[in-house]
Amino acid sequence: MNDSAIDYDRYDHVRPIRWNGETLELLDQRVLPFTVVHEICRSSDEVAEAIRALTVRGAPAIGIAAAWGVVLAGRGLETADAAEASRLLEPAIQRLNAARPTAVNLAWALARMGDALAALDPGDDWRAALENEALAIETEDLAANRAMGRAGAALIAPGSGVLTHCNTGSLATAGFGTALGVIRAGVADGRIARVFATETRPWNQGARLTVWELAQDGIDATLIADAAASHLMKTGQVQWVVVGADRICANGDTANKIGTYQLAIAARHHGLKFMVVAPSSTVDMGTASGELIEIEERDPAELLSFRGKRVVADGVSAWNPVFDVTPHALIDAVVTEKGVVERPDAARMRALFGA
Ligand SMILES: CSC[C@@H](O)[C@@H](O)C(=O)COP(=O)(O)O
Repeated sequence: MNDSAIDYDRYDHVRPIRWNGETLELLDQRVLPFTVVHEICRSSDEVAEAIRALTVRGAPAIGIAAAWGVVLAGRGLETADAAEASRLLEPAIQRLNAARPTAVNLAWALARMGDALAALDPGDDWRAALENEALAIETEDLAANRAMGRAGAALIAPGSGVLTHCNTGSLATAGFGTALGVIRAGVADGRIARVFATETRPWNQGARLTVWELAQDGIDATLIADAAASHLMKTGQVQWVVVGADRICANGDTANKIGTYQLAIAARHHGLKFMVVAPSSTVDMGTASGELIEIEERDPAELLSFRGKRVVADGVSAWNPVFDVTPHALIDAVVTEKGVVERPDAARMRALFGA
């Protein structure tokens, strides 16, 4: 498939992050799909809070938002010297980095912003350099998604059904999406005939965001309860599970939204294929394997309440890890903009991404 087969403008209806030259506008994902409002961030700490609170979410999107957060942090500084700016920006960068632990894209984007500053000569315009770098991070992510969409869809046999988890679409990226980009590309060229999306409890990224995005594209998608996934697989309606990632380790172990691991186990049990789609900014060759990944745990209230109203008896406690790790042995393909790693392991990952 070439680019001309896909009308990308059709997927441009959702932009989670918009830099307007002075402030950062974030589409508030906490209140979608029925309320479409933007939160205006004027400082890096406001961006850090928006990432923590899930106003903006999805691994690539939080990296992009954080990069613009560094630009905002630079606005408050007086110095003309790049080295001094680099030193003064460090606390703000650390606060952005601490907003969420699991997605490596956050640390990756912040490191890129720091490297861009470090590469400057003393007289260079460091504010312009930061802005250019944030824009480059955003632009490259969109290009990566389009490339992954084509590469991932090419693996899927015509007439297939797919199941996806969480939200990996335009909302989670600079646009088009990772796993959802593969689904968009696969539907566009007739390979994907049926799309199923999990609810993705407890935050409902699938129910509130993914099927909303697809509905606006005119792509039919069927929502299922998370607990219906194995049964769906057994009925023969899906041939692939296609998901995104928050961190892919050097051996291919992959952290993604809680529930991904059990989908991979169920897919293997039913003889289905399991695809992980993520830009190379999600690949962390510095982390050897999945047990070294910090798994974010969020407020148990997400489980104990529904729409702000407690639905579980008082006194009951809950445990709310929001990511899990799928071992590489359960993954059939890791699709990135740099290429596809089939049956990923340490040697195959190293062959594409280096040491
Ligand atoms: C392209 S987004 C990939 C992942 O970030 C996505 O699958 C996911 O797990 C998002 O989790 P979230 O907690 O909504 O930020």
